[in-house]
Amino acid sequence: MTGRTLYRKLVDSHTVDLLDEQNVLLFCDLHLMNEYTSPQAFAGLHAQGRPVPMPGQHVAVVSHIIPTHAAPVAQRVILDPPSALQARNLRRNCEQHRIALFDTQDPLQGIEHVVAPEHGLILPGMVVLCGDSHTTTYGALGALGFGIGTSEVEHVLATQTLVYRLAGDMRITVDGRLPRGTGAKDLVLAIIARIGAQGARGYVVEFCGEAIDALSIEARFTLCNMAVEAGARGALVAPDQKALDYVLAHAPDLAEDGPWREAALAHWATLRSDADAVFDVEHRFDATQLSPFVTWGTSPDQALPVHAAVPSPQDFDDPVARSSAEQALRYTRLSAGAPLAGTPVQHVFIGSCTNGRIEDLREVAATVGSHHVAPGVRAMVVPGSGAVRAQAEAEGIAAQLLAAGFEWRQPGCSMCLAMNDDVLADGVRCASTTNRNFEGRQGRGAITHLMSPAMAAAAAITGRITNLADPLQWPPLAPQETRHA
Ligand SMILES: CC(C)[C@H](C(=O)O)[C@@H](O)C(=O)O
Ligand code: SF4
Repeated sequence: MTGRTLYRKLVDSHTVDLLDEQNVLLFCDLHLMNEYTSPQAFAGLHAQGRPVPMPGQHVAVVSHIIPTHAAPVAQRVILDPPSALQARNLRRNCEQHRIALFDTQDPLQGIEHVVAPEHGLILPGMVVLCGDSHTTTYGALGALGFGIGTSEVEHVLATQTLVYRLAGDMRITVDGRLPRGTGAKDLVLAIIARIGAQGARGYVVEFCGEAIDALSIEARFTLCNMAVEAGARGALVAPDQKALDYVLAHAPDLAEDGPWREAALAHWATLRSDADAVFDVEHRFDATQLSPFVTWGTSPDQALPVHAAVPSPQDFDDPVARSSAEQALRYTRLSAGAPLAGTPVQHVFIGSCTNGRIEDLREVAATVGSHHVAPGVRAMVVPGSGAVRAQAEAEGIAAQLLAAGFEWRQPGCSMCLAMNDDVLADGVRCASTTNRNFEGRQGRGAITHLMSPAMAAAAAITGRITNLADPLQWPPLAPQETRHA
């Protein structure tokens, strides 16, 4: 028998029943819910009078519709009636079925994918499901996470299982170390730009190689979070000592020595692809050649190094890519051949389940230093969770960013998808640390440029997309200074 991939090990250990060659009944260790994709699932359950047999394996978080104004969460009220109804429904459903909920006014509330690992809910080897595509995030801890549809949410609530079609195995090896000034966001944008927005469709991607080993767990969250933007059905990094340290620091039950902990550690040590495991598809990247990346279009794969020029549709041989580039440039109002760096922005958004964690905010603070947000720019920081917010306040990051002219908000999805009242106006261009730059994502007609926290911070200071490695662009000059090239 040939060796198994980590992905296959995770599937095998959760297979309750083999349905046919392609489908298994998969056990779900943890099901996360939000207010947006759960209401119909509960309605379906109630219509059939079915209970939730394992309520302890489900956790709900109000994430998407929550207002993120600066006022304390204890005073937080959802004014939009349909959104308020969604939050009320979630509360009622959770109470009825005894499901834990991070509610609207909970100081630990935030984005589901930021909140769950913080509380030690994600452990290596788990299968984690959620009615949300960015559930791939948990691969950073060696857990198989992926998004499910509303009817599947109902199935998981009722049976704790999912009818699951098997994915293929893809391995992406990233050799070498990331150059200074680049990080997981640049890497994942570069990977998606190379393999395409559908490049991993049908596959679970295992990331490995020297560059991945060197990433922190929070950086791995960023990487696995965005794997879904290449179409991946899951993303994994084999858990190493860093992952174990993270989990032991966050999971209170495991903090003390004991047989449970010993058994868990012994199991986690087996969570790696066997040396002779065969992958259906392999990609290799050289980290040492990476530059800071930024998107120019309306799909996450329309991204280039920040020192590049806006492409021309003629650059694309494939007719589909050419016409989507044409459409994208019309929407983003960029001219082919113009340098990407220097493009003026009116808004900066720092947050989301991709880049709303404490390390991201530290990166922002380090970039901002003693500089100030450029006149005419509105810059918002929305921490990924209440815990991230409190930590950033304790470290002085909040005070520094407030003094620099940033808005310091309460946690939530906010302007990542503009489902609350954080919506951009038509034509406003935004430097954003989020994961999707689709048309209208941050507001009708609003233009999104995806980038790292450091680059978004620099854009806030200069009012332009900025190449931090170019001494003519960064650091910014004080008004009385002149620059000699
Ligand atoms: C609202 C939810 C279903 C959606 C997702 O699945 O990802 C959202 O979180 C997003 O980022 O677009
Ligand atoms: S932060 Fe953005 S990507 Fe993440 S769950 Fe919320 S809306 Fe989706």
